[in-house]
Amino acid sequence: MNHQIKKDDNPDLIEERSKATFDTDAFGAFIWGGYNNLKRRREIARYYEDHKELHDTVPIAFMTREEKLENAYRKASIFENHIKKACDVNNPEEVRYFNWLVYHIDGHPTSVHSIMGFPTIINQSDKEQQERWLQSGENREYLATYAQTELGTNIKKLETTATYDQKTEEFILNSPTVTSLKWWPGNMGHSHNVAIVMAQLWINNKCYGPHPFFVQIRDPKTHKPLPGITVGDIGPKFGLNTTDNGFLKLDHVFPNGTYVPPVHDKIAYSSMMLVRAIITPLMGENLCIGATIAIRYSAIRRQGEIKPGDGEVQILDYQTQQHRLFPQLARGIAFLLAGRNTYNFCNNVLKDIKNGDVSLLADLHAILCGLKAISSYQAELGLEQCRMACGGHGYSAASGFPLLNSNQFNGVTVEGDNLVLLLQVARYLMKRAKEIRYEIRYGQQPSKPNEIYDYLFDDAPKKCLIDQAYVPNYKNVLESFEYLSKKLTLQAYDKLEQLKQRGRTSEVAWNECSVELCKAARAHIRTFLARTFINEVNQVNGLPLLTVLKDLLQLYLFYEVKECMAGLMEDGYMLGQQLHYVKKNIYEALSKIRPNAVSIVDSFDFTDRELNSVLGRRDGHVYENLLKWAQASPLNKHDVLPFHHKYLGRMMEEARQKSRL
Ligand SMILES: CCCCCCCC/C=C\CCC/C=C/C(=O)SCCNC(=O)CCNC(=O)[C@H](O)C(C)(C)COP(=O)(O)OP(=O)(O)OC[C@H]1O[C@@H](n2cnc3c(N)ncnc32)[C@H](O)[C@@H]1OP(=O)(O)O
Ligand SMILES: Cc1cc2nc3c(=O)[nH]c(=O)nc-3n(C[C@H](O)[C@H](O)[C@H](O)COP(=O)(O)OP(=O)(O)OC[C@H]3O[C@@H](n4cnc5c(N)ncnc54)[C@H](O)[C@@H]3O)c2cc1C
Repeated sequence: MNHQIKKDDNPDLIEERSKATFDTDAFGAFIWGGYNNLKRRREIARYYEDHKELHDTVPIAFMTREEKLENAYRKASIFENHIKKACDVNNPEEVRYFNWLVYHIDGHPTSVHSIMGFPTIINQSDKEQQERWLQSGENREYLATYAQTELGTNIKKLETTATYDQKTEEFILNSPTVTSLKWWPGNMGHSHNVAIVMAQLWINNKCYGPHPFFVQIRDPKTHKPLPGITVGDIGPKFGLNTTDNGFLKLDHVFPNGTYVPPVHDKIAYSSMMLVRAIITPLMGENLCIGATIAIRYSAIRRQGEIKPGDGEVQILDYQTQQHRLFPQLARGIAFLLAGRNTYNFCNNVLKDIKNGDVSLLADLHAILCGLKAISSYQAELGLEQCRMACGGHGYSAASGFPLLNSNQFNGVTVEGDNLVLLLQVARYLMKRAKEIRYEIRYGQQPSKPNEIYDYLFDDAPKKCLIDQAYVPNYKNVLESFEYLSKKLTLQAYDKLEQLKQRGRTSEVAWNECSVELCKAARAHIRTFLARTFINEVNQVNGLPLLTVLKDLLQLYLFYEVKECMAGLMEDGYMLGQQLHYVKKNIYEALSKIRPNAVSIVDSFDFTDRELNSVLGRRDGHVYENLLKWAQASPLNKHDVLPFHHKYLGRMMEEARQKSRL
């Protein structure tokens, strides 16, 4: 049953919704982690709808950059009063959702304090520092940005220095070169007044590597930059234009403090882990939003005929449209599920670290790097498919895609460039490969079993078992991913070793294998995503929901097999006939999903505010609202633009006069 049917909606959507074979609330509860979470989302969305002061005054597509910032500043100033009423402030998901409703996707002036600056203070300060900065940070008496990236970002090679002065017992922070300027930190340009600055720590002429420093960059009262600080906004960007990403030059600035060594030398990197953990489910959500817009629009848009004379069809009936859109839906769900799992894993490990236990840090780091890289890349490609699926209207800001996709672009770069992060996964895999080769040669056990990479140690001979069974066997597909991942991991490892034996240094050999290392990393993450999706679906009770989820899972798994078929076929593991079964499974899944497609996207329960799209409106009344949207454009305030006569009008008048001569 689709709970979103309303009698005044677009008739095509009513018809689609009436065909649902499952309960959309049960699906929504599966996606958002239970019925209570779904209910709370609705209550929070209601609260947002009822409080007009939290809304944008005009669509942000019509605002200048200054107007965008002022609008967001205005909302930030009343946000605290509302969030306590709307949410359980101890529930990060509720807080995230309320933030998302209020500020939407283009950033806002308190974001980096919330997701990076303040969490760094919580996780990386000692008791004395916490007493001083925790409550005040929580109250937003100050706002802290996270200033790590310089005009170059290899963290180990950061150029900003923090030199300990024994006499004054102070650290001197300095930007010694033009490339040491901090560049990009969010909200640093104008909004925040404190920066967590990552700088190379020098004590007694010895460098202790990058460490975070709490630096007041603006006067708490006047908000003017403090002496020695040059700070500003880096200018307009592809997206996130409501965020003032900044530059910062430090000229012998003196924050005070003492040096306490961390329990692990990578603790200083833990703030990045937290954001990487947030990014994966966010990529899933963005992709599901794009799919919702494109699928709803494809259900109301009629173009062309399939059976001549039968009238124009809904474009969602074209197999090509389904093949373009439904895999995005399935991938979006896969990212949401894997993201939720690893977010919980991340919080548990961060708690362990606080208690001095860093045993799971490397496992967590690798999986977060890989998921962030794969989800952001595939979401970017997928959103572009969703945009293209909407034809010309997809190119209009009214579709929501220009804002959604341009903000999505940052996903592949922020919190570490994707390829750099895939190489971190590969580094982890190479350690496992070394254990495998070592174990085989010397009969030793791997260092510690772990369900994320146990399959790499499974030595049983492998045969591809994908067949044409009516009910697809997901385990067989998962085994194919495991096979490919292990093969690519060992191939990369063996090549690395051979190159080293031929005299290459480790670093040069690594570079010469890096394309193959990234392939191994992708295969490992594909395996993780598939396993998580299968595990989650296996826990579902209730046949109607289970059936539709299995349709999506079938599409997800076989689509991913098709994506990596070259690797599976090159050594004869998968045969041509099996590829035929793979394609058959994909086409079957598309037609099983088709009648439920609108109800599946309805189940996400996105509000029109979240979709921010005339094409994706829940009620399907697209065309009349496209006209209203266009008429609200600032250009249409005047029948004749104020500068018309000065330029074009004069040009035409002069041309007319000339032709009269
Ligand atoms: C309200 C909610 C809204 C949510 C909105 C979220 C959406 C986001 C949108 C906008 C906000 C954007 C905010 C963006 C912020 C930033 O971008 S901050 C800057 C981020 N910068 C980076 O990520 C830089 C990437 N580079 C690195 O991380 C490192 O340079 C490196 C690539 C990891 C290499 O590290 P290093 O230089 O130290 O190199 P190695 O010596 O090779 O060390 C590798 C070993 O270190 C281990 N390691 C590395 N990182 C970590 C870690 N984080 N934790 C634990 N361990 C780590 C690694 O495993 C190696 O270990 P080994 O030696 O044992 O193999
Ligand atoms: C919207 C946005 C918000 C941001 N917010 C913040 C913030 O709040 N705080 C902050 O500190 N930073 C922030 N950043 C900076 C961000 O973290 C960096 O841009 C990112 O880590 C990539 O670093 P880079 O730009 O120096 O790229 P580079 O490291 O110069 O990478 C450029 C290219 O070189 C390749 N490359 C680099 N190193 C290697 C390698 N070892 N092996 C193979 N290839 C390599 C990369 O794959 C990439 O293709 C933000 C960036 C953006 C776009």
